[in-house]
Amino acid sequence: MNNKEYLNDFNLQRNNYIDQLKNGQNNILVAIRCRPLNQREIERSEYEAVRILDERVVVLIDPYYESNQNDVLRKNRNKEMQFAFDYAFDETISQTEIYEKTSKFLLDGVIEGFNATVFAYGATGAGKTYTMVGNPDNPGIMARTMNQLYYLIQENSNQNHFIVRVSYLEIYNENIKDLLSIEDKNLDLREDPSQGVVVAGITEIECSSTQEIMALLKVGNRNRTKEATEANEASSRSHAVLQVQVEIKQVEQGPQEEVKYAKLSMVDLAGSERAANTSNRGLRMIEGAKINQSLLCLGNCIQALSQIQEKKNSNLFVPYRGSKLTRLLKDSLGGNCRTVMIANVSPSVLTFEDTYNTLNYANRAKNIKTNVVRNILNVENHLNNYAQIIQNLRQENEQLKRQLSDKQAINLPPINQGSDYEQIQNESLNKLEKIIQKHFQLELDIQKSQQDVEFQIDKINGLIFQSLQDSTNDKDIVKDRIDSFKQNLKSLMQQKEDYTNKYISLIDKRNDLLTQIKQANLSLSNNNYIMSVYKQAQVQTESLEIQYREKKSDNQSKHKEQQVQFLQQQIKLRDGVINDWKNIIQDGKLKNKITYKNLKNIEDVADFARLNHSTIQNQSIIQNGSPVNTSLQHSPKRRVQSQISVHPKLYSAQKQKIGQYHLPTRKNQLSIQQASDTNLPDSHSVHSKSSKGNRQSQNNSPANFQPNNNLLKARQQQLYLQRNQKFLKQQEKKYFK
Ligand SMILES: Nc1ncnc2c1ncn2[C@@H]1O[C@H](COP(=O)(O)OP(=O)(O)OP(=O)(O)O)[C@@H](O)[C@H]1O
Repeated sequence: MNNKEYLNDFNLQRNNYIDQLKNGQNNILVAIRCRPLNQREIERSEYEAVRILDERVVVLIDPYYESNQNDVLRKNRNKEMQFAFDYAFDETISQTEIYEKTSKFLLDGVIEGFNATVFAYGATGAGKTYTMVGNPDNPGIMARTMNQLYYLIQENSNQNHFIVRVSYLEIYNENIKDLLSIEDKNLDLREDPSQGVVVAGITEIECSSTQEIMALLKVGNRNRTKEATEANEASSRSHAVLQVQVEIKQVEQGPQEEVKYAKLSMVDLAGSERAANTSNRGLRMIEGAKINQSLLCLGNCIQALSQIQEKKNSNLFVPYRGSKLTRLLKDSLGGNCRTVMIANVSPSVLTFEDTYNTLNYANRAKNIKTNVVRNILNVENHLNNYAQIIQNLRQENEQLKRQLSDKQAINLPPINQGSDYEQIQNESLNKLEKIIQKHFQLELDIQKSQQDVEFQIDKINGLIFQSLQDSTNDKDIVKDRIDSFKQNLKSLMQQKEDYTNKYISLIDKRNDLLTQIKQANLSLSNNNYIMSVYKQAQVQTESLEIQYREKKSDNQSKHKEQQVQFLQQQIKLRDGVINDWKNIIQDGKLKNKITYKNLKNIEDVADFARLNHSTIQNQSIIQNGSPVNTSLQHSPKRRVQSQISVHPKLYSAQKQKIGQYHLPTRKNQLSIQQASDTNLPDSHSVHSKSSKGNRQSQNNSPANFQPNNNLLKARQQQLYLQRNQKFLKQQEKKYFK
């Protein structure tokens, strides 16, 4: 086959593959995009380590191949590495072309009700945002896709009605933020039986043109978390997700109305550069670890989904819960969804490692559709991999040690005879090895203590939550118990902060270690050996962190479920109370009559408000992870609005009601006495306002009155009736008209 025939054949295969994607037989298309060298790279005379051939093959040249022949971690690499993808684009590809080749075909499925996802992957500065968002002169995939969507909607408007709703959010450090809202709060994910995964409280905007979308993107991108990195002055440190919900209804509906929904997700992922990159320090490193965790989880989900598709076994586990990103995209990956991954790389020789990692990640995604016999790579396997890596590194260490001692035995002149170069080298090596081991042991110790404290905090939060629901014990006892928990919590929070600071400063010190190694001027083999010791220790620490995060996220989901159950009970109670209340008002209006039963209902309202107060306390403690002052006197309105789903008007009405519902007051009782001309029995004599006032007045609630004659009873009823009728009328006027 000559070159031209080969190319034609390949293009044919690719078109077939895209047809299969459209038919749902395959579900992922993987493309590579290599950007041009930028001005700074050209000025620094950096050369290109990436070559693209035939819009399909990527050749990566290892610039360190010669100098690192002995590096154990590069042992299995070649100088030139080749990867093949569905598409590989060099720097000459235009924004229009890349959109047309990779994403345009998805829209036909979307208006038929199929979900679709496009995401851009790659290290910082590789061109993800340029590919997805672009700029006003050269818009990226997001705007072009929306343009085509509106075009198709117009073309199909004779058969179908379409409603398009758009939301734009970012996931930063595992927190979800609405990019279209000025409120800076974290949002929660919920699974809705009819709508699938939804972000509670997200701004959804009905859009009808590309211009509107572009305006939204502009606003959203301004709100996105950005920092300068070495490679990109305005590096996006978060995953940005533009989600478009399309509702499709037939214009001419038959007896059974058919409504289809499709979700189109376009994701500009955060940079995949290595978390342990030596120039990443402190918080940036932790941020990087979070990004890597979610990208790893995304890879695992894609892989597991492909297994399900190929083995036709829907019972296989997909680790969606491993990160917010994958939870959000749960119904936008696999299933009836078509996925396009565009892996962006820089051609610069200096970003060789990141490019290599990106190509490997993309290659893994690509293998999904061809390699049927791969194992599912879930978190557990990932941890096993770590164990294997550590084991391999240990063996290599031993081997290197042996080589060194053999070499010394053969080459070293006796100490008293020859140069002391080798002796100095040995001493430095031993010293460095001890320093590295001591450093990482310290990291491990701090990590463990930090984890212990976090588990204790979770435990205490759970106990507070339980206590708040405790209705069997005396309120004062419960309050004392909660106060002591809060005290504990406060000191644990302080400990947690101290450990976090210590951990961050230790991570910073890793750079000092690397500088020390560099400055020791070790021979090549000694340097390799010590770097291998360093990497082994680092891998061990990171694996512990992943194990812990996994365990913690499990605990958290259990805890959240408990909370949800409790809040559901409350909502039920609230609905019951609102209903009763409406009935009371209705009764008052229609029959001009209030009964004891109704008055009992008002007590329910008061109980409910008290319960809410507990919940507010509970929510504040659980959500903030630290004790806060939650007394009702301290800005209740703001807290109620932000933390509980009770309508603020209803809440303040309830609060007002508790205030009014210490019946009977001294004044009321006196007037009852005057009205009845009869002395109340001793057991009901007037109470002075004391600290026990509230409890006493509860005992005096109307249901507990025992008047000694019918006349008194009738007059009391009459008075209650008048007063409550007035009150209920006010309420009715205020909230129900
Ligand atoms: N194909 C391209 N052609 C021309 N310029 C490009 C191309 N790709 C990226 N650039 C430029 O390179 C710079 C970095 O690109 P971009 O911000 O898209 O990177 P990124 O991968 O999103 O980085 P980060 O993860 O740090 O946000 C930008 O100035 C962008 O305009």
